[in-house]
Amino acid sequence: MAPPDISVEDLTYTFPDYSTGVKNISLNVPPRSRTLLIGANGAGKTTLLRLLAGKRLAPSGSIKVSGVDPFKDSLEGVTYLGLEWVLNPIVRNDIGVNELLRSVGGDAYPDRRDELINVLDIDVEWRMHAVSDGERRRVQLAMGLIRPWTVLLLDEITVDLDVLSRSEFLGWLAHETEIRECTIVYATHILDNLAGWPTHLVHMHLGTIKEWGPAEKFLGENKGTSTGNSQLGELVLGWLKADLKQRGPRNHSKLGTEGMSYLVGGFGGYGDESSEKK
Ligand SMILES: Nc1ncnc2c1ncn2[C@@H]1O[C@H](COP(=O)(O)OP(=O)(O)OP(=O)(O)O)[C@@H](O)[C@H]1O
Repeated sequence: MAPPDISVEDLTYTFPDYSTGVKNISLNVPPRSRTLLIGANGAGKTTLLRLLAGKRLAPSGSIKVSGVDPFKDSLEGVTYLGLEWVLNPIVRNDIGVNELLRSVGGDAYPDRRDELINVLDIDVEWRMHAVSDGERRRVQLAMGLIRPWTVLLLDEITVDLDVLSRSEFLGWLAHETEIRECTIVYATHILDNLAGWPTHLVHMHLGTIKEWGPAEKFLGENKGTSTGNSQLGELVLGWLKADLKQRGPRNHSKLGTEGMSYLVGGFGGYGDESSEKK
């Protein structure tokens, strides 16, 4: 089987209403890497992930996932978990966890099923109409990940998880790339507990890739006294501030520009000493 890499060559995608989704994107995601897609709202992360998943038609030859065109050829081993998957109404029915996991092939992969139940701290006695949002999300994650994917495309799907569950889950994903030939691309705004997780970073802005490469290229080995977590947060906050400045204010004719200064100036946040993990 071809190694689970992704190559994108001068990819441009325009929506049917002629607005630009992504523009002149080139990118190589190596096998066994864990790539974070970083960018402000509207930067093009979901559009790129959907193109990689073959859910939108990219110009012929511009994308290869494990050596094949994701739209034309069947994508064996590629799992895409995004909003439409999250909104699937079946997980709100009066149905049990075991039935749900069985419906997605859980019995064919009993070891992975049990591992995911354990990592995601799922109670198999739950009825899905009577669980919390985060509990429901954990079951959904188990459902989506039971089949052993080789390329996993994640569009922020951990928002409802509590800090510990998310940390355990991210650890499990990293472990997967260490023990078998698989690759992960993850678009997220939540940078907590991600120190050391990404092997590669991709910075998107207005449908383009501004920069990408191995995480250490951006984070350095040991910068000042920052912990890994705040280092990633500071880096991303810096990127997004610069992007906003470059883009300029919206609707300036209606609002004036003075109201934007607090946005590019910032409140401190990740850059603030006090926000660092001690
Ligand atoms: N169906 C669509 N038709 C037209 N334009 C769209 C469509 N979907 C997205 N866009 C536009 O494409 C751009 C990129 O959107 P996309 O959803 O990829 O951003 P994103 O980086 O995933 O943002 P977020 O962080 O908010 O999820 C946005 O400007 C958006 O308005």
